[in-house]
Amino acid sequence: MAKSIDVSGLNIYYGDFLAVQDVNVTIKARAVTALIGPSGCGKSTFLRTLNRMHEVIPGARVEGDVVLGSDAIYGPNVDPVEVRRTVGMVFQRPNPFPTMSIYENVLAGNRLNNRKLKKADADAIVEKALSGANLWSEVKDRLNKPGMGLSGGQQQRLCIARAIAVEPQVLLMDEPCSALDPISTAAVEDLIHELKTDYTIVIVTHNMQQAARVSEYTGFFNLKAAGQPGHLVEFNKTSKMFSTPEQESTEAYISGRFG
Ligand SMILES: Nc1ncnc2c1ncn2[C@@H]1O[C@H](COP(=O)(O)OP(=O)(O)OP(=O)(O)O)[C@@H](O)[C@H]1O
Repeated sequence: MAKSIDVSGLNIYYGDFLAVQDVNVTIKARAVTALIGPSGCGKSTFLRTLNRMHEVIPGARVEGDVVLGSDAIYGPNVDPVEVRRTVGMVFQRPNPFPTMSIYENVLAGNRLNNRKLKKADADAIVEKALSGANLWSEVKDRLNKPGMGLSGGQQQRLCIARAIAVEPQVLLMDEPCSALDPISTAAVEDLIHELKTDYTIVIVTHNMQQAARVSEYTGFFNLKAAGQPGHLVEFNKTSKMFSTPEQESTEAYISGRFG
């Protein structure tokens, strides 16, 4: 079931460096939230704190709270591996496992969780995930061929299929279309549109038109000055952000006056 995410008082560090300061925001369930802002303002860093991927970097840590539904993901006794299963992630470059078939790529996460998956169950998961990722009809006759043999856009949809095969509650996407051509981008955007009925989706994008097309909510991150931490300047409905933003710097960024 899709869940909302409540972030409060979140400070994000790399060692002593405070990269992002004091984020307070509620990300709605079953909606697409876009994160925009100039390079280096901490969008990807913030995204990675939502599934505890940030802390895999040595010295990286957070202060503050991230609550998924009613569960504090940084609470004591929380298993980060379980958090990452619940909150899936898709990266900038499609990254299918190079030695695996399309079929095995989809199942990679499920195999980690359950080594003794029955063939019929595995088949059903693969078909459902690939159908959910709008890829089934294109690959159903070559499931045992390498995932790397697909086009870039198909590979990215395969990665989305792999992410949804474990039935997460949230999908994080870090510039998922930046390595794709316009047609593949449109296919992935259509998919994002469909997935939001089942998932909470947070997408980092540099493409303002994309943010406007795919999201219901938008957060604008910025730096006060070079070397200062990034912060969330404004969070609002996308329609408002792109028509009548509350902050001057949001307006300046959206209208292309900086960044
Ligand atoms: N592994 C790391 N170690 C140390 N500092 C890092 C690391 N990754 C990012 N940073 C720093 O954290 C800050 C935020 O970087 P981040 O990549 O989150 O920004 P971004 O808004 O996603 O940028 P871009 O749009 O260019 O991808 C930057 O100052 C960056 O140099």
